[in-house]
Amino acid sequence: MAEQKIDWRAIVYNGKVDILDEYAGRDALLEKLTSTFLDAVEKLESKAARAAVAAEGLRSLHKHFPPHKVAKLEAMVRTQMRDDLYFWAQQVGRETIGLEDPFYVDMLIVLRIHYPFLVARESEVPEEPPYDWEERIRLGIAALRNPKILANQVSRRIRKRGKIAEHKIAYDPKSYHGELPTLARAHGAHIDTWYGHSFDGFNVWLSIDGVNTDNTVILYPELFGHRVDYDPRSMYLAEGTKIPKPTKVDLKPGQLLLFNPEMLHGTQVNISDETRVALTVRINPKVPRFNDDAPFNAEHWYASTDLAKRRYTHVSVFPANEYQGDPSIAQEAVPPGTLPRVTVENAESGDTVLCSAAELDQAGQVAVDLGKRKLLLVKDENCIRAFNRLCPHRGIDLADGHVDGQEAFCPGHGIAFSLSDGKSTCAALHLRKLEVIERDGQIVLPGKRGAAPVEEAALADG
Ligand SMILES: O=C(O)CCC(=O)C(=O)O
Ligand code: FES
Ligand SMILES: [Fe+2]
Repeated sequence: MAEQKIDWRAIVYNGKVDILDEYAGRDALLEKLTSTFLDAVEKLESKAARAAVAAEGLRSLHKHFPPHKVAKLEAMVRTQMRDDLYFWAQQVGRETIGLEDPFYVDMLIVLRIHYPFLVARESEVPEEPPYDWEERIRLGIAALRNPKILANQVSRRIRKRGKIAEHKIAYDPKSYHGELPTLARAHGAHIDTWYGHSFDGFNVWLSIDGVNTDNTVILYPELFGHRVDYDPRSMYLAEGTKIPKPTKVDLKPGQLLLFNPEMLHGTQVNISDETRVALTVRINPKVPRFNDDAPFNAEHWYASTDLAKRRYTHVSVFPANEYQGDPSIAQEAVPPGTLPRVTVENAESGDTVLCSAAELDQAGQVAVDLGKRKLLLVKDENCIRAFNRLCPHRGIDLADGHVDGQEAFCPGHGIAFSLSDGKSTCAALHLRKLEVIERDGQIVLPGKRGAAPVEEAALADG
């Protein structure tokens, strides 16, 4: 296996993003992951489903495997692969990234299967995966060896409860996910430390059967080192935080993406017609440190020296209140956006002036707030268009994302909407167009007796 040492400090401290074709243990890991997936598909569904997925790849899973069993499939593969993944993460840390002992591998492994949105949206209630006794027992044995684990379990519960009462923690999963079925959920743009992951680490993100720009992880490298404000209840960006064009990495099967998850990132809601199968492990080059005001903290880790000896019941614990940390680099404020914003007060039912034609001419795009209606006006050549600018996926305001002459990128989960017709790659997710006119140097929304009224976009989860 080719070894590839990388400049890990540039990833952790400068926000560099690396994509690796070769890394330690690659072929053995991918082979085992594929056969474990196929075995689980056969066990949970049928031999025929296995044969079909084997022939067409994991990206075809949604065609052959029912959505309500996906949570069980994820759990089964994770249980089967857990120790291989820990060991492999340690190999990557040592041989590929070039870290020195001791470095740490998070006990948390996330395996994610994302079905295409249109399939996921129709999915039934997921079958509950079995309770993970094996991990509990392992942690129990680890606690006998390291009594700090148990003491921390108890004290953490009390601590977090106290912080919820003090309003330091306001996370509400419902505000985050809305009513979308589990399989249709996607992570909004975020920084992992908001949730309680450690500072100064790597996200080791494996694209198991390839990802494309319509179902990948999305990154915002330009914002690395900036303080991004967020709403602690919904975990979405604070209103008015303008973010740049998302970087959507296209990854081949087996490619590995490395980035510091203190970089703003999120999930491109899967508007492709392929299943996306990815997994992440997290590595810290040194003792992990945390934001103790986060709703969860990933406090259980394996030391590289233990994993090298395959000692999976030796677990290190780093209580977030003792191991508090700071962002990897100094935080500058996010630069303000350039999209002009206009608020129209007292809009009446007749014709409404939205902005001056000169303003739209000059800027090319203007965001207009008209009471609850949020509009985006766009001018190209001699054509003026107006759209409802709340994203039809989860209602996020497109004015906070990148808008250029051709497209508006949702700051929620990355969908690119064409500004010629409001469409995206997904037939069910498009911006509603409104009719506006230019009259006497002003852009006017005709009232009831004029052109068609605003059609409110139906939210995908509403
Ligand atoms: O897999 C994704 O799309 C998002 C990944 C993510 O947020 C993470 O691994 O921290
Ligand atoms: S892509 Fe999800 S809210 Fe816009
Ligand atoms: Fe994340």
